Amino acid sequence: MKVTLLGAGSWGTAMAAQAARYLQPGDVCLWSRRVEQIEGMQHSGVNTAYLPDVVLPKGLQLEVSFERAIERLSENDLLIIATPMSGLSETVAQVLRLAKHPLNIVWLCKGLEPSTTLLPHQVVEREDQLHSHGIRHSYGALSGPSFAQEVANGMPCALTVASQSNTLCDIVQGAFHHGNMRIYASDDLVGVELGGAIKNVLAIAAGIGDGLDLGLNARAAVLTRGLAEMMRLVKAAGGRPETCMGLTGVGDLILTATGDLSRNRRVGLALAAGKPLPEILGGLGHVAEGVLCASAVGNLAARLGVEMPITAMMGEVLSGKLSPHEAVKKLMGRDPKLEV
Ligand SMILES: NC(=O)C1=CN([C@@H]2O[C@H](COP(=O)(O)OP(=O)(O)OC[C@H]3O[C@@H](n4cnc5c(N)ncnc54)[C@H](OP(=O)(O)O)[C@@H]3O)[C@@H](O)[C@H]2O)C=CC1
Ligand SMILES: O=C(CO)COP(=O)(O)O
Repeated sequence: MKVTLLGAGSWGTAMAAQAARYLQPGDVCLWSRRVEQIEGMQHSGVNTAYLPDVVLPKGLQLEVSFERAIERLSENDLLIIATPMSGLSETVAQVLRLAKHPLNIVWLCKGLEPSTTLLPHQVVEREDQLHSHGIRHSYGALSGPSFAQEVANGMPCALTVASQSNTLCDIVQGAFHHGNMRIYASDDLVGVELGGAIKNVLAIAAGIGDGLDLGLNARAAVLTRGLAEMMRLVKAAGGRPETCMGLTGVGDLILTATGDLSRNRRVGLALAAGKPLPEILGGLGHVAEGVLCASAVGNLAARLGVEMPITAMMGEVLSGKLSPHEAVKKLMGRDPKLEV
């Protein structure tokens, strides 16, 4: 089987390394939009900008041509879009314009499209209608608790692929379910994608709480009530709330909200320390999806009539309307209610 990954950030590179360790030399291809990055990786065997401590497997093919990266794939192969949410629509559109036969297309990004509040699969469906010319591609999302650094080092990890196509799930398992990586399958795209989007916002909240030294009780409260928000929105959006109890919901929430490798948690810690958001993001060197996603989730929740107070407060803090201290005060000052 051949696999192409589009996007050579930390996650695309880590997943390319995982697949390349177990498939045949040359079967896995990693494409970056920056020629100098690919040349650097070819020269040093390391992705210096995004995963500087990890030596890439020798069999991993590094590609500068978008066309070649797509054209090498047959109908039984796998295309992974490993850009952030902000790159999903343009990348998938470019793929669909080039595709001459059905492809198996999976994305790794976690978020919503800010201008439309669409979930990743809805963005892909929109682009499919515009660019697919009658070719029926298969689509899916791959998500779950997975710091790139650990996966790149071959440490144990469990993920979930969500798709309406069992064949696509089998292909994703064939590509990645090896060694220390387990891939579970689900058909709940809405539940899986919303879990991945919301946990990033909640990780910023947990980082703020920890940065303000609010204590372990506060952290448990944020995670538990945040999970309740996630389940309410998933249900209202047509997903299954029980998906939130799995890897892509509570699993990824625990990881991201408590693990200091998380970029989103680090944004929260830095906001609590009083740093301005542009300075925090400038210093991160990576995407923190929760920053753009907080308002999008809030807008989607408002449209579906779902109450999400923690998410709403994060929207206010990230847009500069409230300080972290003021947000905590507002949350703690809410009226008593039933635990639902
Ligand atoms: N890192 C992790 O541990 C995990 C990340 N994810 C998710 O995966 C997605 C990617 O994250 P991650 O790899 O960490 O992000 P990084 O910030 O590490 O890297 C982003 C990469 O995407 C590239 N990129 C951005 N926009 C485009 C575009 N329009 N076209 C092509 N390439 C583009 C960047 O290229 P350039 O260098 O040229 O800017 C860079 O290579 C995010 O949605 C994240 O939430 C999911 C699970 C784990
Ligand atoms: O999604 C992730 C782990 O599953 C990575 O989280 P961060 O983007 O917060 O680093």
